[in-house]
Amino acid sequence: MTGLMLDDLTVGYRGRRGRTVAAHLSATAATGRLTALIGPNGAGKSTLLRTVCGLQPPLSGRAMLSDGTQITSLRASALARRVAVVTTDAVDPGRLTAYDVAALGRTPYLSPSGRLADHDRRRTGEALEAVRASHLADRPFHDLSDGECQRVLAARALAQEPELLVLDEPTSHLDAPSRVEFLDLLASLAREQSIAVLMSSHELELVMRLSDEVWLLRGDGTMATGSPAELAAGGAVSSAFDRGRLRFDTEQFAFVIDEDS
Ligand SMILES: Nc1ncnc2c1ncn2[C@@H]1O[C@H](COP(=O)(O)OP(=O)(O)OP(=O)(O)O)[C@@H](O)[C@H]1O
Repeated sequence: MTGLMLDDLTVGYRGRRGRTVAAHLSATAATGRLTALIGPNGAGKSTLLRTVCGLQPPLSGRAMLSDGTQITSLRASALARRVAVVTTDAVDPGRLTAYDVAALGRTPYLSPSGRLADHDRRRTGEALEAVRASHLADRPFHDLSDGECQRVLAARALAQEPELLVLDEPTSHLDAPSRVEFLDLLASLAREQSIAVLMSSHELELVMRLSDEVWLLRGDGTMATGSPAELAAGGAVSSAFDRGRLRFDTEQFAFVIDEDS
């Protein structure tokens, strides 16, 4: 039940403008749990997520799935059956309905005809139900609100039946109640569907309240990991985010501005 395991993983860019972004990372994003990747701007969250999704190669070390398979060793079709990715990139749905978009998640399983079988339709319906979006199925995707779109994109990812779901800043376009709702949904999906969910976020306060585990990438290329309470108590959150009078209160799990003394 490991989920995703980083083993001495170093991520970054090769070539003339190449650089190491984060080095010697070892951590686990467990199956059934919501792991949040946080860190200041430029710390390397997107670089790390792209590496664990197999979209860019590691500089060294390994990112592995539960059975020890290295993500970089998987061919595209096998990767799509095991790892699903939700990014903030704009989706151009054309005239697709929400159902059609969710059904795209079945692509790695389709026969060369590309037609959905009964089983694929059932899995798509279940995925929409899991993200509480069944009622949106017939609506044109481009008519949906940002929160509804995000749920449908999560359904598309679930329809892939992945063991690892990776989301890059999934709450960035959502209003405050939808952010809470979506993170809560991700935590439930991780448990109910037995998948490892790893998401990056700038929503420090929400993450500290709603995630099971936190990976905190520091600006110096190192990473602290643990439960929200452990990271807060150990001072890792404060040392990464406190600035001047702005301070992360480790009891309230919220930023506060200290009064001038
Ligand atoms: N293609 C690239 N080639 C070289 N360096 C890059 C490339 N893309 C990003 N970087 C650098 O890698 C570092 C980490 O960037 P990354 O986007 O992973 O950080 P981040 O934590 O996701 O940032 P943010 O919170 O601002 O989204 C930055 O210094 C960035 O300039």
